[in-house]
Amino acid sequence: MSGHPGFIPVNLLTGFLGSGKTTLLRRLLQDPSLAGAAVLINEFGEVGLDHHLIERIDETTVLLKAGCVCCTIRGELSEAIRDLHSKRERGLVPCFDRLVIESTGLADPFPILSTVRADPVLSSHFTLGNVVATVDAATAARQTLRRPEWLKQVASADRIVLTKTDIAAPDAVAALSAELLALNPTAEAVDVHGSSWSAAWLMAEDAATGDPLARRPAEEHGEPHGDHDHHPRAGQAPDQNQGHGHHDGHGHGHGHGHGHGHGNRHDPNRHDATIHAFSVTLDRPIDWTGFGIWLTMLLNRHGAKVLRVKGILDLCGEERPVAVHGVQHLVHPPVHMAAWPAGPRQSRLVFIVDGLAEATVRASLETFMALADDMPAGEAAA
Ligand SMILES: Nc1nc2c(ncn2[C@@H]2O[C@H](COP(=O)(O)OP(=O)(O)OP(=O)(O)O)[C@@H](O)[C@H]2O)c(=O)[nH]1
Repeated sequence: MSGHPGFIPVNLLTGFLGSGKTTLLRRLLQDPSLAGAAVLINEFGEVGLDHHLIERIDETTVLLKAGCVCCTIRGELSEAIRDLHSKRERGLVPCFDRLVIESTGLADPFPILSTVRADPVLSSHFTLGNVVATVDAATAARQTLRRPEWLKQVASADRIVLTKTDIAAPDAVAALSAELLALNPTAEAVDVHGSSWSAAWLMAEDAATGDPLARRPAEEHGEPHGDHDHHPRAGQAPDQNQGHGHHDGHGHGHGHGHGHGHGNRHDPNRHDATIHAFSVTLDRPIDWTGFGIWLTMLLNRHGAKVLRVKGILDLCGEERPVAVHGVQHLVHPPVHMAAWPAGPRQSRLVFIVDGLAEATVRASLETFMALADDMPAGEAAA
C-alpha cells in the first residue's frame, strides 16, 4: 500500500447521480488491493439503498444517515470517520488500511475533502488519497443535462472513470473525453470497460496531480482559511503539500445553487431549493412489465425532472430482489440481487427529483398499482 506512513488514505469516490459510483465500488471491493478498505456511503435520499446494492455488509461498511455530506451533515461525516477509527483502534472492526467515501451524486467534493483535511482528529490519522470521479458517458454527453455539481466533481478528480461507454455513441465519448481533459488537464481519464486501469491504480497508487483542494474553482473559496497545518496527501512528503487547508466552517460560498445554510439543518435531504428526495415502499409484489412501462412513461414525461430513481423490487414470481435504476430519461435493465437485505421484504424506491411534486409521482404510481391489482398477473402492462 502506498501512502504516508502511519496515515490511513481516504479516497473520495464522486460522480453525478446515477453515473456508476456504486457499480464501480462494488467491482473495486472485489479486488485484492482494496480488500482492507473500509467504506462510508452517503446517500441523498431518506432511505439508503447503496449499502444493499454493493452487497457487502460488514462492520466496515457504514451508511451515513440521510442528507448530503457536503452540506447538511458534514459534522456527521467527521463523527462517522472518528467512530470507525476508534473502533479500529479498539479492535472492534478489522484493521482497515484505507477508507473509501462514496458521496451522494449531488455532493460538492471540496467541502468533503476539506473536512478530512481540517478536522483536527481526522487529520492526525487520515490523509487524502486519490479522488475518483465517475462520468456517465451516456448522459453527460448531453450538455443540457449538465449541472454545476458535475463540474466540481470533474475538477476535483485525480482519476476520471468514464462509465456507460458501452451504451454511448463513440463520437460522443470521444468529444466528452476531450472536454474532460480541457476541464481537468491533470486527471487521467479511463474507460471503465477498457483494460488500461486497475483498482490499485485508481485508488491505491497515488496520482501525482497535486492537491485536490487547490483545484477548487476560485469563486468557491468562500470558507475561511485554515491554520495551514497541512497534512500530507497519501504518498506525498509533507513539504510537497502546497494546498490550502480550510476550516470546516460555516458561511462557505458554494455558489452552486445550494439552498443550504444554518436554516436548513432540519431538512437533511435539502440540497437545492427545487431538488428533493423521497421514498416509496410497496408491500405487495409488483408486476415487472407493468412497472417497467410505468417507469419508462414517467421518465419520458418528466425525465429531466427525475434526476434519479433507484430501488429494490419485490417482483411477482421472483424469489430474489431485483435492483432497478433510472437516470434521467434512461431506465437501466433490472438486475437480480443475491439475496434480500435484512428487514421486511418489500419494494423500496427512492426518487430524487428537481421541480417535480412528490404527490404527482405518488398519485401516478398508485394509479398503476390499482390498475395492476385489477388485472391478472402479467397483463398489468396491457
Ligand atoms: N450499461 C452500463 N450501465 C452502467 C454502467 N455503470 C453503471 N451502470 C448502471 O447505471 C445505473 C446506476 O448505477 P449506480 O452505480 O447505482 O450509480 P451511482 O452513481 O452509484 O448512483 P447514485 O448513488 O444514485 O448517485 C445502474 O443501473 C447500473 O447498472 C456501465 O458502464 N454501463
